[in-house]
Amino acid sequence: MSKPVIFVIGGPGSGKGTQCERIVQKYGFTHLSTGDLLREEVTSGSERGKRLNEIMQSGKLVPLEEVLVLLKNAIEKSGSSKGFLIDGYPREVEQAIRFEKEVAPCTFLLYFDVSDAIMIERLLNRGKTSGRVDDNEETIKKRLATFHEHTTPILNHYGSKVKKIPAERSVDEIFEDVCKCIDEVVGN
Ligand SMILES: Nc1ncnc2c1ncn2[C@@H]1O[C@H](COP(=O)(O)OP(=O)(O)O)[C@@H](O)[C@H]1O
Ligand SMILES: O=c1ccn([C@@H]2O[C@H](COP(=O)(O)OP(=O)(O)O)[C@@H](O)[C@H]2O)c(=O)[nH]1
Repeated sequence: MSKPVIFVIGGPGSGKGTQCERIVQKYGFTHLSTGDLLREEVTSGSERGKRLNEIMQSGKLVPLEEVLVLLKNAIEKSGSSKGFLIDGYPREVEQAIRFEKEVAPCTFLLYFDVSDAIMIERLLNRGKTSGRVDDNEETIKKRLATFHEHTTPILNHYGSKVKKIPAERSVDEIFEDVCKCIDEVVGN
């Protein structure tokens, strides 16, 4: 089959980045985190970066055109690849539709399912060292609200393409399930 394109979704702090790191180690896929791409733009200090930072601090979504351009550029730059992990994307159904139309079809989705209470606990903990403008109590609440508002429509849109993984377990236990999903589709 052609190279897998895996969307990795889940609430803030659900462990997307942590699991993607493990997947990269084992499968050698190219990992593109939309949040990281946006933060890189912020670090550049451009006017655009300042605007993005404000939106991220408010816990809302950056307009999809902006994210899509960053993703397209990153994919172009990555050269040949065994497959792609698109981490933290799509955040809304329209993002999914546009990506699939303009970039590549999605093979399947990994969805890390974690309760709000645990996500809050993890993010407050991460906030002690992450230096992220959005890992604070006020922004976390807004990010969770944004997440809940947009995720059910994404799950409905994709139906059985979504591999829902209970993710309040150890990193290793979760990763075992992740590998099963990938191996099933990629055929290892
Ligand atoms: N299975 C897990 N159990 C406990 N803590 C976890 C687990 N997975 C990730 N974490 C921690 O939770 C925080 C958020 O994880 P991260 O991978 O950054 O999430 P996301 O990319 O979804 O925002 C990090 O501090 C990470 O170390
Ligand atoms: O496709 C995206 C990805 C991220 N964001 C913004 O970037 C923030 C951080 O996202 P990231 O995926 O890095 O972190 P998470 O909230 O999942 O921990 C979000 O709250 C949004 O404001 C966005 O608008 N669109």
